[in-house]
Amino acid sequence: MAGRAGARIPVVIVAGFLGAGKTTLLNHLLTNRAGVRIGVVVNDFGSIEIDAMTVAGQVDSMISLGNGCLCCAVDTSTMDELLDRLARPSAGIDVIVIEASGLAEPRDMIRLVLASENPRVEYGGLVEVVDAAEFESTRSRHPELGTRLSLADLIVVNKADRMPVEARPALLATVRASSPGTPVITTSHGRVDPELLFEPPDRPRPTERFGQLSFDQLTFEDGDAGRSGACEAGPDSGRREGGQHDDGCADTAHLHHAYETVSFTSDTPLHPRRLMAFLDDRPPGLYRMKGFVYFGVTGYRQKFGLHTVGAFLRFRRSRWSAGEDRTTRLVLIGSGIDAEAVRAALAACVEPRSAEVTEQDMLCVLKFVES
Ligand SMILES: Nc1nc2c(ncn2[C@@H]2O[C@H](COP(=O)(O)OP(=O)(O)OP(=O)(O)O)[C@@H](O)[C@H]2O)c(=O)[nH]1
Repeated sequence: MAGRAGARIPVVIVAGFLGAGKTTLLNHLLTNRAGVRIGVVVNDFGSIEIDAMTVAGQVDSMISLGNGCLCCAVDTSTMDELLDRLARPSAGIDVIVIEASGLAEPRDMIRLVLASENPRVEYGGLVEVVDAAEFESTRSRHPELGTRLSLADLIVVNKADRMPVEARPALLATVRASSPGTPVITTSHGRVDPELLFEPPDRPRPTERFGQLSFDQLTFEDGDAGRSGACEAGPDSGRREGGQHDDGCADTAHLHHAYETVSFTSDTPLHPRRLMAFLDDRPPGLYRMKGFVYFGVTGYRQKFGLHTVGAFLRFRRSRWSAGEDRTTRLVLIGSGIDAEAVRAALAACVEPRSAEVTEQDMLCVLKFVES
């Protein structure tokens, strides 16, 4: 390994509920890595690998796993294969970061890494990203999020900019009470100091970075006795679009059992007003939406990244890569969403006569474009 002969490559897991800011944090690490070579495993819940597309291009080595949560769609031998690929000496990787899907169970992810037989890697800790603006309402729906925090080695309370300053102490107290003793940092846009997660290549790494959990602790802690280890399924198993969870995972406590995904693609541009009408009146149960939109309007033919998390909505304008298809690709994640109705509603946003759509029609979108 570069600069640290004989040292093992830490495998850091970045987890956090849907839309908390994991990809944003990962991109921040990738652009501020100060010479550290990062290998990445990206895990998308939907069948279109939006996160992988967002991260690609900045990373030294990436493996993308879509259509299901890594915690169940991958077994220990598949995880070993992934780690073998990223940790091979010729790749010269210093640290491996696994970005879990927003519905993956961190406990099972940690187990998978701890069970690895690859002598070149070691578990490097769990970073749990919390959405400051959505945490309380998400926790009221999913009280088990507190348990997730208790497994973390570092908690990043992200989106501080979306929370009134006076509300922060109460949130931080709740977070700290869920995981006594765990370092908590507050940030916006995932801007954490990379050295909190891994050492620069020329600095020796402390042997025990965090007070990490052992495999046995993970198996038997928190009333978990009786569970037989990581929930395993074949590597080709995944989620069925718009339907029940179907990855062979029998553990109904997993959050992803309660969620479905719907994917939508269109090579024909979308009408800005119609899409905004859809977004203003989102279907019941829809929590997260992400992807890219092509409006095809003169002056606005760029790629519009779209993110919704709860009530939050943002577009980000960027260039299409050379040769990239001008295609709208969206993934919608929610609980109890009517897949057919959602697809029909999005299909109704398609506008083949985009030449007739004007700049005026774009104004409703431009209000939500990140500057
Ligand atoms: N205002 C604000 N927006 C943020 C911040 N961090 C992330 N976002 C936005 O929140 C949205 C979701 O961020 P992502 O990084 O994609 O979240 P994620 O956790 O990777 O999402 P999933 O993989 O779908 O679970 C994007 O629009 C981000 O630009 C922040 O600190 N403040």
